[in-house]
Amino acid sequence: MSYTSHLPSDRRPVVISGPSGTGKGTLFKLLLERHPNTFTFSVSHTTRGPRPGEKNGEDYHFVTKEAFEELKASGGFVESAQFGDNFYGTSKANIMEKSAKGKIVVLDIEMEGVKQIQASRFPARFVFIAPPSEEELERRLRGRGTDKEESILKRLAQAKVELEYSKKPGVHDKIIVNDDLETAYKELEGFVYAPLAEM
Ligand SMILES: Nc1ncnc2c1ncn2[C@@H]1O[C@H](COP(=O)(O)OP(=O)(O)OP(=O)(O)O)[C@@H](O)[C@H]1O
Repeated sequence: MSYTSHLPSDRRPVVISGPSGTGKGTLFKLLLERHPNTFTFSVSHTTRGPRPGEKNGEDYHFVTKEAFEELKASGGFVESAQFGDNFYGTSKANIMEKSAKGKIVVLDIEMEGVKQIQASRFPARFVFIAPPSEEELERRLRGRGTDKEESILKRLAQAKVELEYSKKPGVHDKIIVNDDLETAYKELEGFVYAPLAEM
């Protein structure tokens, strides 16, 4: 069946999570590239300053700490987290606005964020991308060439925690093992386009 002839009947945002290096970004990019009129990504808020070349509203919504705290206190984030001195969050309004324009919002969220979204009962579908094995995950992290040894070891330790959490029944609507990329992509596409009656 061709997925270009109809739109997904389930319009809820799709939350993609999984250990670092498992291929979330790769799969997520493919989905957006192949269906640019159907899906869009959510742009996070952050209190960190923009890096050279980053555009406000495209890479992030860059805000002050005060503005961030105000939005958080008013329940404006579906999830938020602090990394180092900086705060990051996904705004509800941002998701609603993009959904209102007819797009399905895809979010790349780490495990703690997934827990927050689930606790808030924000309507979403949850997909977990698992590596074929811990050895292959390590190979991908090293192969990517973006992380220092210390960071790779931290990511591998965190991966164990996330894989354990993913086994908890009911946490994810779909678990996809990203072994062969195209096979995993087809599974993701099949899931997001599945008729409501099949879920
Ligand atoms: N099915 C696959 N087979 C082999 N390599 C893959 C596959 N999927 C992704 N990769 C490669 O694995 C590396 C990690 O992928 P990616 O950066 O998409 O992971 P991620 O889960 O988004 O990580 P992070 O959470 O750190 O952003 C990349 O170099 C990517 O090209």
